[in-house]
Amino acid sequence: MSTETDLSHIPGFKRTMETEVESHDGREGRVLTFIKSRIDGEPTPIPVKTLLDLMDEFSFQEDFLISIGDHKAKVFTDIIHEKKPKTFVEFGGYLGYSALLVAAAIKEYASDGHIWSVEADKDCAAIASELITLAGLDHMITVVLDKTTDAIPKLQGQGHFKNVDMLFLDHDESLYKPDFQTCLATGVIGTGTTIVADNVVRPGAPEYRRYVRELKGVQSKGVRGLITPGNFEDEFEVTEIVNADEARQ
Ligand SMILES: C[S@@+](CC[C@H](N)C(=O)[O-])C[C@H]1O[C@@H](n2cnc3c(N)ncnc32)[C@H](O)[C@@H]1O
Repeated sequence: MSTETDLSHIPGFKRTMETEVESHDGREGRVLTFIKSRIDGEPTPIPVKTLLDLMDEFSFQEDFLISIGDHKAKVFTDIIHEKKPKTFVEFGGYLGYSALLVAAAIKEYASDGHIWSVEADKDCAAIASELITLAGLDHMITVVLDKTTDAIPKLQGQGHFKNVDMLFLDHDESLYKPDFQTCLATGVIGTGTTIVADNVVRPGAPEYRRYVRELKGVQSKGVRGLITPGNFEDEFEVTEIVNADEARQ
């Protein structure tokens, strides 16, 4: 990311700008150590808000995290409250930030809601699982350690992914379009599904955005959300499938 913003007050982000490495370099293990040191002695389950606040604090003070962060979390929570999904699938789980956020929001209106969080990196998946256990949400969130291309047919074959209420794309922008197309063709998503794609402006997913905006049978729009820390402009692309048969033609 290039920016003119003064980053001196955000040590975590400044470091990431200097090294140009933003994840998968050992910081993920340090987040877990940081969180554990701060909740030491606290009774479990640990409130989701406490865990997310600690991840945000780490991202601000220590090392930037590629989780959705606090501003997008508020925007995303509003989307969840509006759409009220019960079955939620995310591609790109990282450390469980978005999965925990969504689980806490769904719990408010559906005791039988479920989140499937697909994550390709084993260390990230293990840390996410540990945080989910600390939050007492194992019954609501299943972390799937796999690449999306392998996970989609596997879970669809097991009957878990069928016309899901919401799909969150937050893995590799170059896979947004092919993974969307596979999900549409196989019935993982269908009429009534909302697809939320992160980072469509920064780093950007122009091909995906053009594709969903031109597709028949869907309605799609950008929703502003800032990358924090740093307050960099970005958007979610929020896409509703109104008529899956039309979209499949
Ligand atoms: C931006 S992070 C996800 C952040 C997470 N949704 C959150 O807000 O807490 C992207 C994650 O996608 C994972 N990833 C990248 N390519 C993937 C793939 N093909 N299948 C599954 N996960 C993938 C990366 O390992 C990384 O943890």
